[in-house]
Amino acid sequence: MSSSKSVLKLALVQMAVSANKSENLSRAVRMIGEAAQAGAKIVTLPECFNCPYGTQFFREYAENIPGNSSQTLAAAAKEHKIFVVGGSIPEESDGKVYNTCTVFDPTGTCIAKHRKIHLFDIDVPGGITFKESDVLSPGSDLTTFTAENVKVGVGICYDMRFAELAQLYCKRGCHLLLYPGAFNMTTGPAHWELLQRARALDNELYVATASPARDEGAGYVAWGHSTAVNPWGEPIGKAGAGEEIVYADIDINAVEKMRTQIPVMHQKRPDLYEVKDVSEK
Ligand SMILES: NC(=O)CC(=O)C(=O)O
Repeated sequence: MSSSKSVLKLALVQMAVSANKSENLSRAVRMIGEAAQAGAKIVTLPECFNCPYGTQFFREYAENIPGNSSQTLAAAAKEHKIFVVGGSIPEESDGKVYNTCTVFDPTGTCIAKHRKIHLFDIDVPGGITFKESDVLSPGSDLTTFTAENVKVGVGICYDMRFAELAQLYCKRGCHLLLYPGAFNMTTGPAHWELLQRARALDNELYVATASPARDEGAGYVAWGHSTAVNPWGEPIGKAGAGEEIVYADIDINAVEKMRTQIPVMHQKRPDLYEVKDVSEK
């Protein structure tokens, strides 16, 4: 790995998730430690890392933030002096349940919280039917944070399908988009990598995903294949289906280089079309 200050090592933890919440938390803490030992400065967990992915589970596993799961991640971030992007957990707040990602800095402070904006409501006959909105409420905020000199935009899984969200993160100066996610055996092979490469190339930045490991016995079978893609649109790290940690170097110089060489950012035609940032405060 380059010793340049512009390079940050990212780890994508593709962990097995069971019905046992405390086992999931212990596993997450152990794998965060392993990634930190390997030199990672940002460690990302999967969507629903403490709970099986399914509408029948979200209410039962839901917690307040701060709560046991988020405090466990805060302690891990502080112990290893790294950024932890806490995949997601079902969050309970004011009687509603959200699919929420918390982000901790190397002091263990929660510096960002992203509630999944676009709920996964789909019906593919012969493939998959899922309706998160039966139980979950959507978030309404874009979420960014800065890790050393890398600006990161956060989305959760289905959020990745919305090109406009990624464009707004790009407009806000992000170098990396992180999407904890759990695609499935229908949409995973078809769309998972394609979407990451599309978001990366359109916006000339890094895109990375962290999925749960595949469990063929689960009600919802995750595709796995946690991936990192560079600004050129090339996968630079990719898991298989099982439990593993994927590493990728995030180099903001590579983002700048791509944007200089192919300067689409400056060649847009706002006189003809524009993605407006209506939510910036
Ligand atoms: N699980 C999701 O939120 C999204 C997904 O699986 C898909 O878009 O496909």
